[in-house]
Amino acid sequence: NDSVMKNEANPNNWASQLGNYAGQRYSPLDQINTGNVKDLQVAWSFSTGVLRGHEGGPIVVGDVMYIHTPFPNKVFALDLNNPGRVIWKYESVQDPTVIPVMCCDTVNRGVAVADGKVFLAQADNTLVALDAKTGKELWKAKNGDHTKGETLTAAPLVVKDKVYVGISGGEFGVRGHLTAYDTNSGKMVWRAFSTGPDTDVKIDPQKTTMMGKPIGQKDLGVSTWPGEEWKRGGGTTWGWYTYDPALNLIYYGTGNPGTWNPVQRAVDNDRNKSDNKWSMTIFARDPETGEAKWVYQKTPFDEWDFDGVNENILADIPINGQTRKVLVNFDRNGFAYTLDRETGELLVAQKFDPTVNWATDVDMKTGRPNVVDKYSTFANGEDKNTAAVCPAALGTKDQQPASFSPDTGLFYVPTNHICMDYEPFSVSYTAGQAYVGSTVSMYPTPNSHGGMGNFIAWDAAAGKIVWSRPERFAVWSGALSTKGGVAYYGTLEGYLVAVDMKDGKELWRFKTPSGIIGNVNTYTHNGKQYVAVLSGVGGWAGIGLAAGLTQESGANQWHQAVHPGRTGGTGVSTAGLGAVGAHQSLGEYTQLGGVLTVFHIPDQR
Ligand SMILES: O=C(O)c1cc(C(=O)O)c2c(n1)C(=O)C(=O)c1cc(C(=O)O)[nH]c1-2
Repeated sequence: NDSVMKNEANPNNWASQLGNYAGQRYSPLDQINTGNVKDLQVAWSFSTGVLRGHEGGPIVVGDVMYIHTPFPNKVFALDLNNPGRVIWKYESVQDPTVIPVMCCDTVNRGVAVADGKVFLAQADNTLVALDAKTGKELWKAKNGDHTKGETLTAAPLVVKDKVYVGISGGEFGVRGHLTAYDTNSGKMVWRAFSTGPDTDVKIDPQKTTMMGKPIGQKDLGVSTWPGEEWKRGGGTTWGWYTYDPALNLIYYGTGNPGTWNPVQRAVDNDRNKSDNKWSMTIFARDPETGEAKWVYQKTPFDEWDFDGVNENILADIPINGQTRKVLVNFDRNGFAYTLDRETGELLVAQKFDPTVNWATDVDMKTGRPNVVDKYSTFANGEDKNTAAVCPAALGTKDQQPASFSPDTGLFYVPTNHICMDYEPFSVSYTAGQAYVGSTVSMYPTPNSHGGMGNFIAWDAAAGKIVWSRPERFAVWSGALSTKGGVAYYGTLEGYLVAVDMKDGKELWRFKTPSGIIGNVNTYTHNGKQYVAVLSGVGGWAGIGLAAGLTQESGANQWHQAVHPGRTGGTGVSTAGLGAVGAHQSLGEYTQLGGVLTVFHIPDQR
C-alpha cells in the first residue's frame, strides 16, 4: 500500500503496529541515545478509561496519534499539537457475551492506518474502517461469530487494496483462517483456512513448498487428523502479519491444533500419522490470491499448546558470509527459526532459552523437532500427565513482538521463563464452549534465576544469545530498538526500561501507572523525539488481575468455565489456563488501568 510505505519511510511517524512491513520495530531516530536517555521524563499522559490488558501501541502519522483499547475497543485520535486533546473518539457497541469466549483477556493488538482510513478489528468479529480525519464509520464487515467461540484480537495488516484479518478461538475449537477484505468496500476477497482440504487452505501440493520441495501429498490438512477433527482444528491466526513488498509475500503463523488433549487428535493412536496440519505453521502467501507459496510446520502434533503465531521478522543478514533475505521467528516452543523468506528453506533453528527441554533440537533435514519422551503428553495412544515441561504453554515468547536493529544486526527479544505441569483429559465439543482438554499449572523455571522473564539480544545467524537480562515476571511487552543505541521494553510491574543495545546494561527506568503489555513506540513531533507506551496490565500473563482470578473463588469459577463438570483442581495454580499460579504476586506490584504515557527529554530543543 503506497500510503503505508510512504508513512513508514518517514521516521517521524510510527506508522504501523510493528513499525514497518518487515516487523522490525526499529527506529532510525537517535536524538534520544545512550548518552542522554537517563534524562527522559514524562511529557504528557492520557487515560483510556478502560481497565484490563492494553496490548499493541500508539500509531503516529503526522500530527495525529491513534490509540485503541481492549474491549469495547475504543479508538482515540489525539492531537499532538495540543497533546492529548481528543480530535475524535470511536466507541463501538458490542455484545458483552463476547467477553467470556476470549481465552486470554479482552486484548486488542491495535489499529492499522492506510489511505486516510483507520482499520479496527473488534472483539465481536466486526472489522470496521473509520475515516482517519473524523472517526466516522465508512464500512463494516463481519469476520466471524462469537457464539461459536470466534473473536478478534490481532491487528489488521493493509497491503495494496486489501486489509487482512485473522481469527481467535483455538481454545474453543474454532477452525482458523486469514481473510482479505477490499479496503474500499469491505467486501471479502479471499479466505484461506488453516486446516482442511487443499482448496480451502489454498495449497497446491505440486507448487506449494515445504522444506524446499513441493508438498507432494494431497489434503494433508484432512488426512493428518482423525475423522473430522480438522473442522475444530484451531490453527487460529491471532498473531502478527508481515509483508515483503519486493517478493510480494505476506507471512503469518497458525496456532494450536484445537483441543490441548493430544489423544483426541491422533490418527490410529499414532503420532507419526498425526501432524495436525496446518496448525503451528508459518505460511508465506500471495497477497492478491491467498495462494500459499511455502509452509513450515514448527510443532507437528502439538502436545503443549505452543501456538505458532508469533511475528515473523524480515531482515537481510549475513549467514556464512552471504547476505540472505531471512525471516526470523521466535516461537512459543522455545526455538528461534531463521528461514530463507523467499523459499522457506530452514537455515537455523536453536533454543533461545537454554532451559527449553521438550525437544533436544530440530532435525535440519526434516525440519522436525526431536521430542524428548519424558516431556511428551501422549504415550502409547493415551494422554499422559507430564511434569516440568519447559517452556510452559505461555511459551518462551508469546504475542509480545521482538525488534531487529539493522545497526547491530541483532534481535531484541522479550521472553518468558516459565515451566508447567500438563494433565490432558477428554473433552467433548460444543460450539461456543471451551474445548481445552487439559489442566495446566505454571511456575518459574526451577533452578534458574528465580524470575519469570528475560530480555535478550539474539544473533539469528549463529543461533545464539548475545546477552540476557533476567526479569521478575514474564516480559509481555513489545520491544523497540533505535539508532540511538537504546532498546526499550516494558515489564508486568509497569516499568518502562531503557537498556544499552550493546550489552543490555540498564540506562533508565520509570514506573508507569500499570503493568505494561503494550509495545513501545517512538516518533518525532516538531523535530523532537518522543517515546510512547500503553500501560494496562492483563493479557494471558496478567489474566489473574485482569479477570479478578487471584482469589480462590474466582480461580475456581474460571476453572469451571474451561473444565465444565470438574472440580477446582489445585485451585489458584491452574486458574486462567495455568497463568494465574505463575504470576500470583503481580498484584503486589501493580493494578489495572489503561494509560498512555509519552516521554521526552525536556530541555532538548
Ligand atoms: O488459540 C487462540 O485462538 C488464541 C488466541 C489468543 C488471543 O486472541 O489473544 C491467545 C492465545 N490463543 C494463546 O494461546 C495465548 O497464549 C495468548 C496470549 C494472549 C495475550 O494477549 O496475552 N492471547 C493469546
